[in-house]
Amino acid sequence: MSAPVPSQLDPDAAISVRGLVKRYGDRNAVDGVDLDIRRGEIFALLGPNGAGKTTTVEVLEGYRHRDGGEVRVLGVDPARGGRRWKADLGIVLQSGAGDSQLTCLELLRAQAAYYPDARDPAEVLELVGLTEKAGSRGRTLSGGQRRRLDVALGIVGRPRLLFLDEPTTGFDPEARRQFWSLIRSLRDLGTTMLLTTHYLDEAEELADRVGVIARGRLVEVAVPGELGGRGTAPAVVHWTEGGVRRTAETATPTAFVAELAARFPGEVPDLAVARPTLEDVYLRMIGEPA
Ligand SMILES: Nc1ncnc2c1ncn2[C@@H]1O[C@H](COP(=O)(O)OP(=O)(O)OP(=O)(O)O)[C@@H](O)[C@H]1O
Repeated sequence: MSAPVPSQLDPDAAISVRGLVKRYGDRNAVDGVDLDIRRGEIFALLGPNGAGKTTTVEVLEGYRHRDGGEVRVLGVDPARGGRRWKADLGIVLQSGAGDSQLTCLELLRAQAAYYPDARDPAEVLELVGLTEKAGSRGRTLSGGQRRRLDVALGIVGRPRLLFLDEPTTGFDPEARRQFWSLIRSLRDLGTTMLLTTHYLDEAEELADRVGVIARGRLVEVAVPGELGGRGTAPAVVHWTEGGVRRTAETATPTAFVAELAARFPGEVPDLAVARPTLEDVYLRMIGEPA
């Protein structure tokens, strides 16, 4: 399980949350979340539909009032964040500005004008791979190109903290990989990122740590390879022997495979060693009662 979160807010964290509660009617959509996100980290928030991810993120962005708990984002309570604080945030929402009559470059220039230290709009288009579309109107872009434009709009203000809500929905595999390398280059520039996604491979590729939220509660926070005890879970070894498919579970797969190898003259037929995937542990976690 994750290390316990200290009871005090962490003043050095990019995001620090203690006991966050948000109610809709008599239901707690967010039900006592404690969380610290370090500066420079990529953190992925995972959880099923309706778990409370968007509500949590909207409170952090200053778009929603909370009903309880303490929150600091870049050292400021989002309920009291002013213009200067907002200028340090970049936000890529689920539905973006793709329907605009303006061209991509015009949209970026208009957005850049709000920020004291904006990036060059042409450089941002280059960064997201939309240089060829600089003169195209938003509504003529494909779905994946619109998402890239959304990201471009989110980063043109040179944010210290970037929120990405399901950023690669609708991307083809190549566009997703290009997007992942864009996110890594933003991290190399020092940007902290909070990402929500339903793609577990995306979380595994990008995130330094993942948090799983279910029914408004944070179930666990861990590095992707260790979530749900993945790192120490028994491995399953498959191979074929005497024409029969064999399976064994073992805590010491290296020794097990070495023994197998000694029994066969050459390659062990159909050998495969598997550990639980992030998806395996995630599905188990969200199925558990809160
Ligand atoms: N404005 C609102 N009024 C009432 N209930 C709401 C409102 N917004 C969200 N909820 C409820 O709060 C709960 C959490 O919703 P939220 O949008 O935070 O989930 P999510 O984890 O982001 O889900 P998804 O993966 O579907 O985007 C859900 O039960 C939802 O129906």
